[in-house]
Amino acid sequence: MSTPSLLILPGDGIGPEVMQQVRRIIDWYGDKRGLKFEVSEDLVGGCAYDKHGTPLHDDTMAKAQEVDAVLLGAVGGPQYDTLDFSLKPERGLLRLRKEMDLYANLRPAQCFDALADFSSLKTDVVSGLDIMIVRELTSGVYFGEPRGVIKEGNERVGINTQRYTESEIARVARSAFELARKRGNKLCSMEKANVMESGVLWRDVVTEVHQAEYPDVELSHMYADAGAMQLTRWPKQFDVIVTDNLFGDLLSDLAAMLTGSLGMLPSASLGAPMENGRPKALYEPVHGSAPDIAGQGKANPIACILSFAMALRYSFDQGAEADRLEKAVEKVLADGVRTADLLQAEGAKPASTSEAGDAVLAALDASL
Ligand SMILES: NC(=O)c1ccc[n+]([C@@H]2O[C@H](COP(=O)([O-])OP(=O)(O)OC[C@H]3O[C@@H](n4cnc5c(N)ncnc54)[C@H](O)[C@@H]3O)[C@@H](O)[C@H]2O)c1
Ligand SMILES: CC(C)[C@H](C(=O)O)[C@@H](O)C(=O)O
Ligand SMILES: [Mg+2]
Repeated sequence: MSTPSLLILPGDGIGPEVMQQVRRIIDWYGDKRGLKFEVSEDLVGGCAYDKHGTPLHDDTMAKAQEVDAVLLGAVGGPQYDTLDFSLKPERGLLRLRKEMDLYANLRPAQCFDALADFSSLKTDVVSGLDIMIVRELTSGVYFGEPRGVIKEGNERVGINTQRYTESEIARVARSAFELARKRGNKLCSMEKANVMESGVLWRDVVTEVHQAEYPDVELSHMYADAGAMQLTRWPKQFDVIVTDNLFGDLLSDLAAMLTGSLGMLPSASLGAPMENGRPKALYEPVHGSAPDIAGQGKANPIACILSFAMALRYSFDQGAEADRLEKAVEKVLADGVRTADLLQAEGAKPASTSEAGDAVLAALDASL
């Protein structure tokens, strides 16, 4: 088999800082496990705009289509807030997701034992938590037409359109049912069918796919606002959640805090299986470029590291190595290594981004 290829897009703000730690881990796998990757690196987001005048150059887009997997840090930042909207760093990321057709965004929220008493919720509410949010990623209000800011009489009107086709709903529902079968066999679908026609269609299509193809999976439906409440009240009632693009964005940031920090949540964005049986894929932490801490060595690299673990599992058939990396992260946390976002006590000295990376590498060494 040829050497698997990885395109790394560190992006902006803390993106390059957390990705630096992942690069060390990729090197570790090459040196210590004989798992070599052909790694290339390119620009996306604000840094691509600074160099090329666009947040995603066509050449970068073409490279992303060719490689076995893309790893992305984060994009955006306040220095780009005055840009023409179509040039914003975030548009580069949305183009990547859309053109690669990465419709199923897996956002697992797992509470490591060592962090159970750190969460803002009670320990028994989060301890042992392991849920998976499947967010539809290439449609809905993020992409629906018409959109824009228009003039209506004397005032401006901002327009976005929530739009879903049956096939878009059905394919992400199948991804979620398949995952549910491999996990706790339970799926909860969230929308707002009480006020939105797209929500009514969402509920109908998920129900049809369930009856026709996955009757063995336990399916429930919930309005997304009630779902947000239930996620903070008793999150362990859920196994897999499937929801649309916007609700999934909100609910996954909420779920991040069940695990202790936004700096803990990884994600995998997957398309349909290709000829080689693997999906097109992009892996990225759920968090953004964190301008408030960028450049200070404070960022938690774990979300980005766990995103690479997801790449090992979903793109490279290396489930055992993904387990190894996740266990290394678990050990680091159990040993008390904490970046600033995982510390409450005044006076406790936080680990820097690179010290957290050192600790994960040491735990990987110890696993051999
Ligand atoms: N996938 C992405 O690239 C992505 C995701 C979300 C936001 N963004 C962009 O990032 C920029 C900043 O957005 P924001 O401030 O609303 O969200 P953010 O996720 O960047 O930060 C929110 C808060 O969480 C903290 N945080 C985030 N990641 C952290 C980490 N790894 N370690 C420690 N603390 C961390 C930040 O310091 C901040 O206080 C915006 O331009 C936004 O559009 C990009
Ligand atoms: C940066 C932005 C486009 C993105 C989104 O809204 O999807 C982010 O918030 C995320 O969660 O990945
Ligand atoms: Mg988000």
